[in-house]
Parts: sequence; structure tokens; C-alpha cells
Amino acid sequence: MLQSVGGAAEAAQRGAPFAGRAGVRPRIRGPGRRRPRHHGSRANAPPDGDARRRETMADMTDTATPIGGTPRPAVDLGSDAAARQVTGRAPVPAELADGPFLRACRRESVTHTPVWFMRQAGRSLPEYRKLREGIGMLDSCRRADLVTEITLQPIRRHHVDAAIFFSDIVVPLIAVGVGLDIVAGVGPVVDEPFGSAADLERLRPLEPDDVPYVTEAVGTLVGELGATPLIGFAGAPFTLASYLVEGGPSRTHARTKALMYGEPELWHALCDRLATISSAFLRVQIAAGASAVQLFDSWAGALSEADYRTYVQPHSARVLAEVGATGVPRIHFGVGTAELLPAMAEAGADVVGVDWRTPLATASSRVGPDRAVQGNLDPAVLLADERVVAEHVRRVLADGAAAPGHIFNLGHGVLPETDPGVLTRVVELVHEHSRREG
Ligand SMILES: Cc1c2[nH]c(c1CCC(=O)O)Cc1[nH]c(c(CCC(=O)O)c1C)Cc1[nH]c(c(CCC(=O)O)c1C)Cc1[nH]c(c(C)c1CCC(=O)O)C2
Repeated sequence: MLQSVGGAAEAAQRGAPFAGRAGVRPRIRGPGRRRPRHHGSRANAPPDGDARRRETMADMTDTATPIGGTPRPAVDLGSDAAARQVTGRAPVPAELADGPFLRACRRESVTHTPVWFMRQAGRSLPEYRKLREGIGMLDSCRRADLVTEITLQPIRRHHVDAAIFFSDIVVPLIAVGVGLDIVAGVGPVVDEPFGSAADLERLRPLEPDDVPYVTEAVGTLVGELGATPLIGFAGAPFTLASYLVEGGPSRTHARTKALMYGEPELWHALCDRLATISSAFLRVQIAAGASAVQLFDSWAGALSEADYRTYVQPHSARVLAEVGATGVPRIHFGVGTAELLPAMAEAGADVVGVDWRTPLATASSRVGPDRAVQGNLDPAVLLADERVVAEHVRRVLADGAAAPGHIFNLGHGVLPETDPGVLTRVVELVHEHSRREG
């Protein structure tokens, strides 16, 4: 579970001003140094063919140099549009495609192990808490200027190798009209929980026009991020269904399982609609420029492998297959999934996310040589002293070295009480300890 926030305090401060204004692109320049150049150069860039695009870039940034440290090469709009039509995404500039995160996703050699953190944007950062003062979680997800700024905050601070789009797994459900709120300290709460065939009508397919703020924020972000890839994400059908059926977070997922076992046809119909929505939400992010996606099936670990294969895998597999057609790498993650790792890999992941319970070498042998792994430092380790943190980082790196590709991450999201300085130090440690010849 994501941890509780000082949400009440936040809510009490409604009306507090935000440094930016709606509709005005927030300035991304922040404290701290720029991320060093790890790879790529102008020499890699395709020829500067498009003055219009360059103008937009210059307009979007102070120096025309994005946060990734290297200017994003201009691309030809004609071929961009053509490529989108065929693949559903824009062509990927070489300096981005050849960075350590995307190379590791493809199980290619890297100059250092890439690292990012689930929930790197959020409550561990004082600048996030300040920005969110008086603004509800869902409102912040629907304002492109806030989404952009919050996504960039951890990039400036920690110099991670990838950004994760700031949103929530329930955003596409709200966008198609489901009555739902994210309550601070609780999580998603549904006005009228799902339980009958009639409820299916509340889950119409998602259209890109339902989430214009996503398209806008992703577009701005990819310009700002330059060589740093942006990861889009969505919730997988089981985890989304759990919120809809339970009405909120649940420890046992008992009502969800009762529906799954007791009314399998209705269950499959529900998951089918959720898969359609998740797939569309991911493809909106990809079309706008996301370089990879993560499908969160956070609560799939509540199921046996047999039940996962019967009731869940086909639906997640459809989402991943539809996204796979765009060619972007797909990460598939859940918590408590030691027994499910092979089945989650088979659902169509290029990278399998692993929680802290399973050593990465074991996880890698379970998912096979055709998949990279992502993980898996216990988030609670970051609350211990620096010596302990360093020891665990080295252990995760050593274990990850057994896999054909490794992306360093936590085993679940950053805990809100984490000292952000420790996160920055972990990034440095991962880079230092994994540095190898290019
Ligand atoms: C299960 C799940 C949810 N949301 C998400 C998942 C899958 C990941 C996981 O397993 O943790 C996904 C998510 N939610 C959020 C992100 C942001 C991007 C990032 O990882 O940095 C991502 C990737 C922001 C958020 N999503 C939420 C917050 C906290 C709200 C706040 O800041 O006020 C953030 C920053 C709210 C949320 N939303 C959800 C929960 C359980 C909560 C926590 C409620 C609480 O404890 O307050 C549902």
C-alpha cells in the first residue's frame, strides 16, 4: 500500500497559492545541479530539419537545453506524423533510445545500471508537499502544469535515469465518469461500488479527448526531459477491479474474489472493460511521447498462480499486447508476486518488476532469459543508516547482475517518511558501483 500522507494538513490549507498558474507552463529550473551527460551527443542527433519544432523547444525552455542535459534533437514533423500513424508513437531520438534505461529494458549492455524509484514524485519531497498545499490529489492530476512540475521535481533532485508520469491508476476511471475520489491517507474511494452487470455500463471506453491534460503534460515533459525517458503507466485490470468492487482499499480483496469465483462471466466482462480503458490510457501516453510503460498490478499477489492465470492474466495480456504493438518496452509489476513471476512475464512483459521478497537472481531465473528485471530494495531499508543502505544497494546490484537486464528500483513505492537525501545518495551509489566501460 502507498502510505498515508499529512493529507489532513494539506487539505486544511486549501486555497494556498501555487507558484505557477493554470495554463502557464511551470518553470522547470530548480535547485541542484543538472544531470550529467551519460551518453549520446549532438553527433547522434538526426539532422535539424524542422524549424517549427525548434522554435517550440526554444519557447518551452530557458536555454533550449532540456533537463536531461542534452538538447532533444529536432525531428521531422512529417515523418513523425507518419510514424505515429503506423506505430502509435513518435520516432525515438537516438540519444534517448541509447540511454541506460531503455537499453536495460532491451537487455543490451549499459554504462551503468539505470535507477528510478516508484513513487519518486510525491510525499517524500518537501517541494511536492508545498506545491500540493490546498490542491486535491485528483485536481493535481488534471492540471497539466502541476503534472509536469511534479514529474520533474525528483529528476532535478535525484538525477534518476527515468521519470515516471505523475498521475494515478484511477485517473482514467474518473475520466470515463466513474464517481471516485482519492482520500488522503486512505486511497481511492468509489461512490458506488461495482457488483452487477448493470454497473458495466459505467465503464465506457476511454477516448484521448477524455484526458487532454495527459497528452499536454506528456508532450511538455518529453521536451523538458531531453535524454531522460518518461515512463507512462496504468493500473492492471485486477488492481483496478479491486478498488471498484471493494469501494476502496482492502487487505483481503474478499469481495473482489467473491465476484471473481462466484460470477466468473461478470468478472471477465468487468476486466475486459478495464483492460480496454488501461490499454487506451497507456496508448495516449505513448502517442504523446512516453518511452516506456509500467502496468501496475499491485495487488495481484493476493491470488494463487492458477487463479491468476484463469481470471487475470488474459486481461493483462491483452493490455500488454496492444501496447506492444507500439514497440515501447513494457514493465509489469506487482507486490507479493514471487509465485506469479513466470505468469506475469508470460502476460507480455519485457521487464518484470520484483518486490523485495524475492532475490533478483531467483526472480530472473523464474522469468527466463528473455526478460529484464526491475527492483528491488526494500523501501524500509532507506530509513536505516547510510552504511546499511549502501550494503543493501550493493546486494541488489550483485543479485541483479545475474539477470540479462537490470533496472534498479525499490520493491514498492518510496515511503513518505523517507529522507530525500538518502534517495539521491542511492542513485549515486547505484551509478558508482555499477559503472562499466561503455
Ligand atoms: C495502487 C496504486 C494507486 N495509485 C498507484 C498505484 C500503483 C502503485 C502502487 O502499488 O503503489 C499509482 C501511482 N499513484 C501515484 C503515482 C505517481 C508517480 C510516481 O510513482 O512517482 C503512481 C505511479 C501518485 C499518488 N497516488 C496517491 C498519492 C498520495 C496522495 C497525496 O499526495 O495526497 C500520490 C502522490 C494516492 C493513492 N493512490 C492509490 C493509493 C493506494 C494511494 C495512497 C493513498 C494515501 O495513502 O494517501 C492507488
